[in-house]
Amino acid sequence: MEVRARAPGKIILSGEHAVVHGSTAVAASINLYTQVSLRIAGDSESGDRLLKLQLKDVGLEFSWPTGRVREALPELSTPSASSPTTCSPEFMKSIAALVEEQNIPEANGGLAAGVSAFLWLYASIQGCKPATVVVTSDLPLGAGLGSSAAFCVALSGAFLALSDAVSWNVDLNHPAWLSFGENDLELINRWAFEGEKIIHGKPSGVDNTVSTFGNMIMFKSGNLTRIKPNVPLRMLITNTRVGRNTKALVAGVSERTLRHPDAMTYVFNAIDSISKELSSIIQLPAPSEVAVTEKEAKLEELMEMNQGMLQCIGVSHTSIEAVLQTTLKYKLTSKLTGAGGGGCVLTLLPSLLAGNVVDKVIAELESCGFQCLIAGIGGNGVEVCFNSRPDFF
Ligand SMILES: Nc1ncnc2c1ncn2[C@@H]1O[C@H](COP(=O)(O)OP(=O)(O)OP(=O)(O)O)[C@@H](O)[C@H]1O
Ligand SMILES: C[C@@](O)(CCO)CC(=O)[O-]
Ligand SMILES: [Mg+2]
Repeated sequence: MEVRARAPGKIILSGEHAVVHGSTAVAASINLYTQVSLRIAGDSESGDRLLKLQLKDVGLEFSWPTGRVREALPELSTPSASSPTTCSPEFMKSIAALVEEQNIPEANGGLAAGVSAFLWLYASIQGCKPATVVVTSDLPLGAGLGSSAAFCVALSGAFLALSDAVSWNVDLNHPAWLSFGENDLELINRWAFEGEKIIHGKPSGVDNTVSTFGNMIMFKSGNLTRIKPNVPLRMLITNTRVGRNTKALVAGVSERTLRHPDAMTYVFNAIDSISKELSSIIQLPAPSEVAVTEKEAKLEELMEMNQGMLQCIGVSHTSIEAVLQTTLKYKLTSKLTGAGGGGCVLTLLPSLLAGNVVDKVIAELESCGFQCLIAGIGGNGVEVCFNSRPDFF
């Protein structure tokens, strides 16, 4: 039995970090995906009874005898695919032992958390069956574009697609990406959130939610509101290539909040207002070109204000400031996206901006060693394909 799942990365237009503390965030999926292929060995197949994980983006492969997984996690021999559960500290200890046995290279420090999330999701949803899981991604890892959420959503999507918790009443031989039903998406999202908890510590859930459901969303305290944009949003994404770790940045903001609770509450409230205003501007009907230009000017101002708040809570970085300064030379507005501390920066490209200005700003940013891309915004969320024709992908 074999299936592939893909889940998109995301940009946060407004509200990162504050969303962890109950403020509103606005986020959209982008057309860069993490793909997971899952092949479960049939009972009749001979050979090693192994659970294999190939992480193509980092060129690493791990495997565990399924007996070893069962011995470490005996309670999960009977999986509970339809009831997402949090990995308890006791389970985390057993998983840490399974991960340690794999001797992950020091240079791939953050990877252990991703491998732990994989083990938790696989054993909880599929139990201890022998299988091969292959992960590939278009997303830069640990750069603010939601690679951890896309990883957890694609894993959950693939594992659930071949579980009893999801039933299919479509032609599975159809060579196309298939969408899940609404209830299945809810289930994938809840499992992916459990995976994100292992990677992030204290995620708000915005990243897994936008990766699961796609399009553009407003997210506050675990609740999602779908947004239908009426502005043709075009964003330049600049990867500063400065590595960072979302877990550490989120923890840093929580520590600052403990030290300065009153001041930080004002900042989180201001960000909440910025996100709400941003989402209402994006959704206003667009009768004329002038109205679009006016809306873009307002969006730029809100992005600038949000970036100021993000600097205030301690998650900007000299590399981010360098991108801001460079784009400002071309009268363009930018803000960090995702957890900050390096990673990616968004620059609004207004609809009347001349193509040669875009080329010039990209050339200047790339001459500083940054990497630029323009991704499609607001596509589908998680999808699966059961057709294994190699030419389809
Ligand atoms: N394709 C992948 N292969 C293996 N591990 C991955 C992959 N994608 C994500 N991960 C895991 O997610 C971690 C990066 O997550 P992190 O939350 O720090 O960054 P991000 O999700 O890219 O950015 P942000 O949370 O700001 O959007 C990696 O260290 C790894 O554990
Ligand atoms: C920094 C953060 O707000 C967004 C990371 O993309 C963390 C979260 O919401 O879980
Ligand atoms: Mg992440």
